[in-house]
Amino acid sequence: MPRGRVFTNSVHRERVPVPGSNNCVGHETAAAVFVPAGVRSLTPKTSAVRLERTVLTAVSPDGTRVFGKKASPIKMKRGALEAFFKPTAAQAKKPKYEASLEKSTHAAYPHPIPHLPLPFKDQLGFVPAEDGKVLNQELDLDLVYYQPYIPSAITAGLFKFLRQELPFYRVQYMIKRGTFETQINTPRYTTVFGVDETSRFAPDGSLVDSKTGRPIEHRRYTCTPRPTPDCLDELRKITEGTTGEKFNFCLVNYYADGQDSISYHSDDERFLGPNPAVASFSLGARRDFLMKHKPIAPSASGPPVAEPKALKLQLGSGDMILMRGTTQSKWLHSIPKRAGVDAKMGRINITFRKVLVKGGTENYYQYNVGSGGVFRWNVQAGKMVAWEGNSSAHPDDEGSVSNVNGNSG
Ligand SMILES: O=C(O)CCC(=O)C(=O)O
Ligand SMILES: [Fe+2]
Repeated sequence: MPRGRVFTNSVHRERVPVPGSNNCVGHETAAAVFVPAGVRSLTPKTSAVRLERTVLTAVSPDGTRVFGKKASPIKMKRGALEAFFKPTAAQAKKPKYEASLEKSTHAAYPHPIPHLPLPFKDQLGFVPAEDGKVLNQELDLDLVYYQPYIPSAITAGLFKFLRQELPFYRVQYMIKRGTFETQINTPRYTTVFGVDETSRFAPDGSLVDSKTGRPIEHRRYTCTPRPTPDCLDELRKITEGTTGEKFNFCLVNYYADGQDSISYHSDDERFLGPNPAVASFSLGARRDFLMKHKPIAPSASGPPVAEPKALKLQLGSGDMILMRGTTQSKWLHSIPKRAGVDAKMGRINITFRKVLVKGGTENYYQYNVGSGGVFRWNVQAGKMVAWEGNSSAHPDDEGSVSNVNGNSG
């Protein structure tokens, strides 16, 4: 019998109702008391709730699931089981993932985008890999920190998969500084998918009005919104389930090395509504995520309020932070440039957000896709290269000024 062929290690997941899904009270009404799945609070009052239970199973050739150790129908010598599941030399040489043959397609995608490889999908059944810690000890801060959220077995593969399969852009745009127009070169690669609450994608990829279900009028958008490809939509749905939040936009940043960055900003545009929740994933190189409170204006009536101390989270591959409450309206965050050992490694950041109105859709496409060419990861070159047929792409970001998804320069 060839080793590792007869039994496959697979996961079985018992589901219980997840807040925010159809079988439960909507998160709008339950928001005040909802605790995301697997959240551990640092403040004693908040209780921890684990909403999902995972059970490891082995599947025998006839398809029978074998639950847990005791139920095992096979007897093996000590160590044999581990050897059994160890990849053979031939298997070990295989790439970390095999791209799925199924792909997401859309008229506004420059190329089809493969679905997640099945082993990655299976592993996403185990999220969050660690309970989230609530960081709310500082004034106006409300953040859940999952360290990590994505199981470590797939973080490297998922990073490579997304870097290789997504279309990226290096957006340039002009801003007015006084009477001068300045060109801004976004100091990182970006891409975006989704549409605001006023519209939704029909199964054929066309846009229909959310309320009437009828095709939208031609002039609703000057940009061309595109649906979130299946590979990112899987993660979006799972994130909604564990956080109780709803998301309709996915923004992706690729920091090629330590020179790529995002300057201090907050994601509190009006089109996100008050107290927006933003779920933010890290894959690849560890980078510092700096946070500082916005300046506090002295009040004429009350005593002076001390500014809370700045924070530094060293975000590792697979980590997720859920920023919520007043975090965006009162705090700023950034990923500064860095030198050193890790500085040559790339990092992917994925954020999920909920955009309420069409102005948000226009803004996100303008500043994360723009009007330049597509970049794709080139395995031979080991870097992003302008994708065939795109002559307007420009790899230079030297001396650029950071932008904030375009909203605060
Ligand atoms: O890369 C990160 O972790 C942060 C990205 C970010 O703040 C943004 O895209 O708004
Ligand atoms: Fe941000």
